[in-house]
Amino acid sequence: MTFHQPRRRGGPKKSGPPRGRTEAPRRPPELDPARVAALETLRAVRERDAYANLVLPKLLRERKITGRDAALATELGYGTSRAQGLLDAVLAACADRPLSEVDGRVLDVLRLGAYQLLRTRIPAHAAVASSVDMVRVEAGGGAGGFANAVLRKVAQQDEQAWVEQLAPPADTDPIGNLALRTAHPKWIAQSFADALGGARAELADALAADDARPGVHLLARPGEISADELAAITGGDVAPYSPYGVHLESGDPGELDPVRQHLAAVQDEGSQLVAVALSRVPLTGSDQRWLDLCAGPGGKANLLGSLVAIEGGTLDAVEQAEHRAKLVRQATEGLPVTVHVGDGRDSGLPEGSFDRVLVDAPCTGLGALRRRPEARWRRKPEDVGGLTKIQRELLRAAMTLVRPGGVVGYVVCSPHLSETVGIAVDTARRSKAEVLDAREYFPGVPDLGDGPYVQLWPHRHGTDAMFCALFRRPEE
Ligand SMILES: C[S@@+](CC[C@H](N)C(=O)[O-])C[C@H]1O[C@@H](n2cnc3c(N)ncnc32)[C@H](O)[C@@H]1O
Repeated sequence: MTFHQPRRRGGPKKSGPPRGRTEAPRRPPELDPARVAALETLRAVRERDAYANLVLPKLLRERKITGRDAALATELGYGTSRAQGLLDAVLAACADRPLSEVDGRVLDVLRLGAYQLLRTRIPAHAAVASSVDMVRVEAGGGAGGFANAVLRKVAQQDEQAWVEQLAPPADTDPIGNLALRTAHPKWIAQSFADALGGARAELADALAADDARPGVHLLARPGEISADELAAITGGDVAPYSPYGVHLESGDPGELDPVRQHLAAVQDEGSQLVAVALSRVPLTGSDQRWLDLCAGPGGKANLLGSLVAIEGGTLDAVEQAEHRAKLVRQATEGLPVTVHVGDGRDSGLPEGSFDRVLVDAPCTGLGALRRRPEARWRRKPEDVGGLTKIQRELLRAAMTLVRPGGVVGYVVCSPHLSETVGIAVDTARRSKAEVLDAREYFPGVPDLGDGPYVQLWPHRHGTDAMFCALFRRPEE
């Protein structure tokens, strides 16, 4: 059974509200469309490895869920996904069996219920009763009784008290403590700490920024519309750092006329900044052939293609996955961009022939966790090794494709040192490339550290945590 058409049952609710919290409702609340959409999102993420930020908006559109209901579904669906590790720790403390023995469909509801109890102002009785109803519809009365018992225990204290009870002690395990507090896996909190160099207060800010709802960032396509014009049309604000950026508080950017007309696109300001930095490095000699070696789905190819078009040049864009190459073609329509489907490590493109090369390598994506609710629980530390191998190989290929005197930008959306400084230092050592001080090409952006690499951060810059290293191939 799905939750599309919830069964309604009459009669008084057998189980009362959590003691000491609120008044008893007369009858169980109906399964409202917002909670159902949030729950189905959780299930799609768990069962199909789906992406919450693709599933939920589609459900809302299909079911015509708008306004306050859409906001509630988004808060519950994304919030529960983000907080999963913390919620599971609390649920495990309240259940009479290991969570691994709980039916996945029931666990989804328990997580949704626990999220409402701990991280929203939804009254406890509504959170518990609606969850129990959902479990009964899905898994029967026995499971409903189990859910009721577990969630009543969850409701006995607030998030803060649960964290005090369950988190490792801050004095002996400060990272573990902070990780549970901010609902991050410890290895990710540790990787942030490593990248920040051990400043504990800043680590808390960095982890907290991952939970803040990100605004919408737009790219005003160079040569098509200015950031000022785009801001005026959309009611947004000109971005603080990117000359092509506009920020909106919220909303569906797909509904905006400039986006529909292909004058603007959705792109995080950090992504804009790293692409623009590559374009800003001065070159002697030709500057007509640019290359994007990992182009899908085409955000930076769109920006670089627009910039090189103004100079009368061209961009080659390589993407391994056919379906993502198609997205690059769509994103760069009308621009002097040639899309190649293939492996950037062995592209067959002529060596030593490109003036600027971008390697926006596949990575853990730990720098964009705020935009991908479930990603922090899906990613595993063992993913890093395989990714760094590909990153190193792609960057090595870029060093042969760029012409002598040309420039290569290495970019990842991650602050993990193995993917960032580790790759950059290793490449500099092996390739004899000149390492440029990337900070020079981020004018006006504060708090960029000691260089020569640039690491952007949500809590410092309001951008995704993009990393950028710039290299110049020596003249021969
Ligand atoms: C971080 S994303 C690039 C994002 C893109 N530059 C943008 O701004 O929209 C990395 C891309 O590299 C692609 N990729 C992975 N391995 C590759 C390889 N060996 N050669 C080329 N592309 C690869 C992935 O399919 C993915 O689309």
